[in-house]
Amino acid sequence: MSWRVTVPCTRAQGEAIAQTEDLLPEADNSPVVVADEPDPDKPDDWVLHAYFDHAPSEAEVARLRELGWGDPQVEELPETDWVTKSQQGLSPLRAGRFFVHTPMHYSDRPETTINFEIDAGLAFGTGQHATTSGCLEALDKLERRGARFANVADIGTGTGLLAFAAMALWPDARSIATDIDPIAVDVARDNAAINGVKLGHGKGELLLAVADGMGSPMLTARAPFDLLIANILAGPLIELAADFTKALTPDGTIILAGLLNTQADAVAQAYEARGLTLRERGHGEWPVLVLEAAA
Ligand SMILES: C[S@@+](CC[C@H](N)C(=O)[O-])C[C@H]1O[C@@H](n2cnc3c(N)ncnc32)[C@H](O)[C@@H]1O
Repeated sequence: MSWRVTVPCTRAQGEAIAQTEDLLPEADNSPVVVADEPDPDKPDDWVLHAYFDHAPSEAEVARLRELGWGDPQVEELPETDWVTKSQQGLSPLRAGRFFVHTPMHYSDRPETTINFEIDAGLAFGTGQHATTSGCLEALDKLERRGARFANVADIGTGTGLLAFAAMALWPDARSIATDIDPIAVDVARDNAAINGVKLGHGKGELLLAVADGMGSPMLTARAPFDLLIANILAGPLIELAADFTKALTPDGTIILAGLLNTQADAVAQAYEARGLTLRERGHGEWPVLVLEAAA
């Protein structure tokens, strides 16, 4: 669940907001604050949007009011926000060696790529979002550098795409993909069937389960993982740092996404504090982090 607070501000206030790292340091879990120019014909009328993973307190709303000039508007964002995003721009996507397309573009599949047909349904992960494509690229890069994985977990799998991609690169691995949302797990199961991904417990097979973070006996039984992928959100990734780190082999790799550039340092630090080494930090608005347990 997430909340958005919108406050009108001037261009000068908006520019100052864009340059400040942590605008609400006293907040429980810092919101993501972005400043926008909603109408190019009114270049001085900006708004700031603060995205919270908890209902903002009166003090937090009051602090945001001080950053702009008007009354803050607080909204609870619909649960389906990920879905809306997942349905945007459904042209095929190329990331690393992967080509991801919807059923409409089956005939566009190149012969030289690893192809997946993804029907997002009500789940997130057509590859269109920078977090998903960034994770696909990170997987591709790891394999090209010679990384080998035998036990993979994809936490917050959405359509299942990242688990399928890892299975294509490391076909002998045992894999598990989980999501907190049972609908996403159903969608991932359908996509597994569409893409010929075998379900099961063995090598080259995928286990699907509903789970919140590492909170499933199926995950516990499978750990430790030598590759863990989680494209969730910065807040949960920080909260799950201890559980994820414990679930890694001593030389395990973890790919994290769903965090904004402004949140990347905080997420990386949560894992570095538990002994992981940051190997890669992507660029852009939604960077992907690759961390390793080995020093
Ligand atoms: C940004 S989507 C990523 C989907 C897919 N892995 C991809 O990269 O396109 C995040 C997914 O994580 C799931 N999720 C959010 N919090 C979770 C949690 N605590 N445990 C497991 N899954 C979670 C959501 O239901 C959603 O399907």
